[in-house]
Amino acid sequence: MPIEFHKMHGAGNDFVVLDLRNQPHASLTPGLITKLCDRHRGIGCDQLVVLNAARGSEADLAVAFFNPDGSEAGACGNASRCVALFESKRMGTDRVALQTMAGLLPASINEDGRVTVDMGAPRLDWTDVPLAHPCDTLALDLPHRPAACSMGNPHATLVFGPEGDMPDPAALGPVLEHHALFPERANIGFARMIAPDCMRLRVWERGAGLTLACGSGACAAVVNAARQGHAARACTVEVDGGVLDIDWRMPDRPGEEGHVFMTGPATFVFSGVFSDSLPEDHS
Ligand SMILES: N[C@@H](CCC[C@H](N)C(=O)O)C(=O)O
Repeated sequence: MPIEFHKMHGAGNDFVVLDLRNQPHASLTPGLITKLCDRHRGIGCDQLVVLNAARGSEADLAVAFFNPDGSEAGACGNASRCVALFESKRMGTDRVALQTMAGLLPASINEDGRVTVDMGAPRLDWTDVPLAHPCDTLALDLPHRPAACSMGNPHATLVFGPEGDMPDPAALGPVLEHHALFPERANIGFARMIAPDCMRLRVWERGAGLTLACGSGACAAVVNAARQGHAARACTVEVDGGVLDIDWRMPDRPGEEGHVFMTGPATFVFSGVFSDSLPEDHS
């Protein structure tokens, strides 16, 4: 069965978007997901993004995110902006509500073309990240004492000052991604503070490796660096593929966490069609 796809990216974090609302029976196995994400033997992307009809009336559509290793992720910030842009163009509206595993994410298209997504409240308890055993998520017992939180997916962030050596994310990232402290693995951020309201960030993504940008990673990095006293709650995050503005708002009620708003670019690249039975790989 031919399936239409749309290639999009957000700050260089690239996606193959499949709108399956008219093809609810199309079956996506982890093997097919891995093939489609392959940059040499498939279309090539950091995440495969699947759109389905929303359950209930609160959201405009349901969105699922898959890594190139076939695993499903609860959240993907950059893809959320891309899907909001995709749906806003389709419907001729500038507000879209996404139903995701991380909850209902309201998004809006700004006058400058950038997209803002309310990524919800970070979850800071060790059970929510999740971690393997009780510990303070503010400073994990790991190299460089990262802080951890969940933005709907698990993140740990190593925060460094403006000067000095930093470990290579491509070397330490995979070791920490698979550390026994993270039973569901984790996305590992390496943040260099330039100023309290500006950081440089690289993220070793669970199931994907180093990408040019990680939206949920940028949200988590600002939350984690702010909790450790290194960053302001509103912080510009420079990633390899662009710039994301993160604003961790103050909570509406005492005892709650404020929501994290992420603003950044979303770009349509091209569309195409593939057959759901891609050729067998004999290499
Ligand atoms: N690129 C993403 C995050 C994608 C999912 C992540 N690799 C995971 O497994 O949690 C983003 O922009 O947030």
